Amino acid sequence: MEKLLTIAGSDSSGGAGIQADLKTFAAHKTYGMSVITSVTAQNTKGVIDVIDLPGEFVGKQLDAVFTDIFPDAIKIGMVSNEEIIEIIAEKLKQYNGKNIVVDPVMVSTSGSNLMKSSATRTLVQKIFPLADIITPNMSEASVLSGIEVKDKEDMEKAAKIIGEFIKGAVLVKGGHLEDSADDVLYIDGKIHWLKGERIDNPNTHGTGCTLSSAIAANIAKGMDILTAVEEAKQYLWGAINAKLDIGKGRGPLNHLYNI
Ligand SMILES: Nc1ncnc2c1ncn2[C@@H]1O[C@H](COP(=O)(O)OP(=O)(O)O)[C@@H](O)[C@H]1O
Ligand SMILES: Cc1ncc(COP(=O)(O)OP(=O)(O)O)c(N)n1
Repeated sequence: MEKLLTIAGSDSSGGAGIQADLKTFAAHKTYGMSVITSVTAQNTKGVIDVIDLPGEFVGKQLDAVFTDIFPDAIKIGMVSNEEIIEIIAEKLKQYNGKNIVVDPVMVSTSGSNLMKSSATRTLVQKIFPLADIITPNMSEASVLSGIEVKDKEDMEKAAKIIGEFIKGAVLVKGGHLEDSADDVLYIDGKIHWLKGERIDNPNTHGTGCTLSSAIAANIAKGMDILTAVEEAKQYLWGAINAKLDIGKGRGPLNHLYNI
């Protein structure tokens, strides 16, 4: 069985973060492990508070995992500050972590900051060089590319700009487009549009976390990056389309729809 590691924040409502990642790993019939970076008090209506774990303790969790069960692929999600980012980079290099998918989580859809803006530079300098693929949404792509990303043309431009300064692939996600859910992948100097039929469902909490974890699970199974992203997008589409309706706000996905 493939072994997967998520390095991310905890979402008490179970819809995003570590919880979404572990559910996605299980739905892909892989073995999931977790290194928690921050704990959020969060529900379907928003983020109430956040506590970041000390960097040293994040490091100890990484030591515990890597000295026992070596992961076949790693997903990195919420990394709130420079100290946490630096220790993750150091440990991934020390243990030679491979097949790394980075979801550069900055702000939750409900509008809360999940990463200090001062940490963006450290993320780009220390973690991006280790990534096989990064998966920004449109607003994250704006921050990373320096251009405003508001439509598909901008998504493609941003993917190319970011792709010029990182060695891995770039997937700019179009979940916040109005009339489609198309994503664009820039890999090896080529653009691939991944078409997505937009589902009329307000319950999309954790879509970004789910997609990046599904990509990591597929890479661990030996798929190339383009196939891993295509398959992950299909899995995510099914989980949104199963229309679970839990909570008083923007509810979570149904990870059990094809089990
Ligand atoms: N209503 C929807 N119908 C179909 N796919 C969606 C929908 N909303 C988001 N997606 C897909 O979910 C994934 C995550 O996208 P996005 O919401 O932009 O990321 P994030 O959660 O990081 O903001 C993308 O593949 C996007 O196309
Ligand atoms: C702990 C934690 N990590 C990440 C997110 C963001 O989740 P994501 O799937 O990117 O998107 P939204 O659910 O915010 O649309 C989070 N909320 N909490």
